[in-house]
Amino acid sequence: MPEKDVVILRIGHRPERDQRVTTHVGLTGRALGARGMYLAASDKGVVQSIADVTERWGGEYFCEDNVKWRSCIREWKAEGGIVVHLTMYGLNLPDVIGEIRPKRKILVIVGAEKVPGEIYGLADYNVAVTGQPHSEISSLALFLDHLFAGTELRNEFPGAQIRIIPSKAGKQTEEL
Ligand SMILES: C[S@@+](CC[C@H](N)C(=O)[O-])C[C@H]1O[C@@H](n2cnc3c(N)ncnc32)[C@H](O)[C@@H]1O
Repeated sequence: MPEKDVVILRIGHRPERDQRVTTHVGLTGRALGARGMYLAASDKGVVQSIADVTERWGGEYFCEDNVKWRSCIREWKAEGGIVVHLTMYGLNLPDVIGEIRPKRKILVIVGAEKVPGEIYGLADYNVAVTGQPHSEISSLALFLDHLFAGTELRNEFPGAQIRIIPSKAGKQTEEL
């Protein structure tokens, strides 16, 4: 199967209160196999934090702010991609992941406080990670883990300046 192209689209970000959560959405995507994150807001702080992590910890992850979500979705679909919106109102993850997993190019939308109703209609799949309210970080992590069936936990991050040497106790790192 050809390699997957998974990108996050973060909507509803409010720079004055969502910086930390949005940065963690981006870092979760990076750690768990996504190629990058589009941010539908202006926030150079988030872009810089993610770039700093990528420079030190490796890989090719991008973060682009000032993205217009409608055109982002339109262009993604025009390139043959599908759109998955994570929402507790959607179909439960175990019921749809089998249909989604074979798709190669996937845009994963996560919201902040309020998601415009239009997103539900634009998405190919509205996916719930349980029908209970929690967070964009936890729902993204579980979605990616189910999508990649756990293989993402062994991903390599080429070009890193630092690497962790897994240890039973204590902290061991290696500067490369
Ligand atoms: C803190 S929630 C706020 C949702 C908001 N109350 C709404 O109705 O749109 C922020 C984001 O977390 C994600 N999320 C929260 N719970 C979820 C769930 N059970 N399944 C899937 N995504 C979820 C969604 O992407 C949502 O937009």
